[in-house]
Amino acid sequence: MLMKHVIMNSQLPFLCCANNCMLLASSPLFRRQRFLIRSFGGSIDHCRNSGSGKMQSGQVLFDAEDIVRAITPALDQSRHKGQAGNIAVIGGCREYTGAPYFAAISALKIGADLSHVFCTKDASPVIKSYSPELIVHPVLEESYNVRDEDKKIITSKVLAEVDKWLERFDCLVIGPGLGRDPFLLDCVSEIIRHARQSNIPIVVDGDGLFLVTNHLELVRGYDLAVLTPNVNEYKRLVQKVLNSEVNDKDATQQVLFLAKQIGGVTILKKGKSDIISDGDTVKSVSIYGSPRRCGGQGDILSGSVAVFLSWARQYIEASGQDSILSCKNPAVLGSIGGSAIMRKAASIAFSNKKRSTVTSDIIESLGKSLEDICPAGSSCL
Ligand SMILES: NC(=O)C1=CN([C@@H]2O[C@H](COP(=O)(O)OP(=O)(O)OC[C@H]3O[C@@H](n4cnc5c(N)ncnc54)[C@H](O)[C@@H]3O)[C@@H](O)[C@H]2O)[C@@H](O)CC1
Ligand SMILES: Nc1ncnc2c1ncn2[C@@H]1O[C@H](COP(=O)(O)OP(=O)(O)OP(=O)(O)O)[C@@H](O)[C@H]1O
Ligand SMILES: [Mg+2]
Repeated sequence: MLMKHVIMNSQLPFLCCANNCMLLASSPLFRRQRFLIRSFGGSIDHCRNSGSGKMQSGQVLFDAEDIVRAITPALDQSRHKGQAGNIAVIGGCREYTGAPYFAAISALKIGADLSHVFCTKDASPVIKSYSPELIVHPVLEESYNVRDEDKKIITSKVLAEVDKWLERFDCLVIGPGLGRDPFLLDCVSEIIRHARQSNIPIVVDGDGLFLVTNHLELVRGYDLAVLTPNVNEYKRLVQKVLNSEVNDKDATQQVLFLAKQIGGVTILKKGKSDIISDGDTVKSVSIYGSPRRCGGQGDILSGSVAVFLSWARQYIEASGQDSILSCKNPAVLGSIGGSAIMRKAASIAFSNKKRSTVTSDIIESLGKSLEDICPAGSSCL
């Protein structure tokens, strides 16, 4: 049976894992682990009131790994396929087939039950051939393949295909390897509108960010949206929304303000530390990652955030007022979890492969990354 999470006063007397392990905060092992995490840049969680920069009284500080432990579901024989997550990636075109694959396979490797890819017809056989694990839908179309007079009918066909599946998804990842074809992006705008209507969370990355930066109304005010910009994508977003330049000196305040300006979407600004804000709180994950900057790591992150967002949503629904986490926003919790697991996996892969580390090595390390924090073997079977 799953342990109840208990919090007394503003201290952290117990850490209760989803897998029933209970560690006394005072145990030397636990203190040592925390020390190691922090001395490697562990995670600094700033829970702030907007603007004030002060901690709210009675707030409990958790580090990223505590959050992962809290929201990761126990492996339980009573559960059925789909309960641990059904994720869909909208991306993949003539140029890019790696990015949607990386995002979708990462979701599975972390623990989602099902992972779909909705891509263009050209990209589909390629992505299918990478992995039999993925469910690949060749439904998107690019302009070069569509006559002007057919655009309306093709758009409604694409939407009908996606709508058939939409309600089953726990989260959509929009953008890895999507490309920037205007007709394709118009269809994806409609997919975002439909997802919003159905309250399905979205993680927007890569070319999805190109789309929403130019059409902010697609995500404005949607608190189940996470935007995961890299340096360039963030710069474009800041220029568009704040009409200013990136402020590296007070990066946390700028991310906070940016998220607020977009109506409380969650922003995960990727970098040396990942900065996460929903316009209300700011958190920073700086678990030691990898010095290798090979392409595709952001795609892993987007798949990872999608899974943890789904798990955080389930956790919050199930625990209600009993939640041990002071933060109740699944988009923020999912971003923290996704970032922590990705960075830890990058660090594991780098320690094995050094300079030859590539994205596939990091994907292979996702299992160990989560296992080190939340062992599957000790869950209630
Ligand atoms: N194997 C694949 O199929 C991959 C496809 N990708 C896709 O490629 C498309 C474009 O994404 P990009 O990330 O290239 O777009 P960006 O607009 O972020 O990058 C464009 C340019 O900026 C440079 N850049 C990137 N990060 C930087 C940094 N931290 N500081 C300074 N310059 C930086 C890059 O070298 C590149 O020349 C997206 O759809 C993305 O998902 C990438 O995810 C990488 C892997
Ligand atoms: N300087 C850094 N040190 C450590 N980790 C980093 C650094 N920069 C980025 N990361 C981590 O790498 C991951 C990907 O970030 P990155 O900025 O490379 O994304 P991206 O450019 O979108 O990647 P992609 O090539 O998949 O499009 C994030 O989880 C981020 O935390
Ligand atoms: Mg990217």
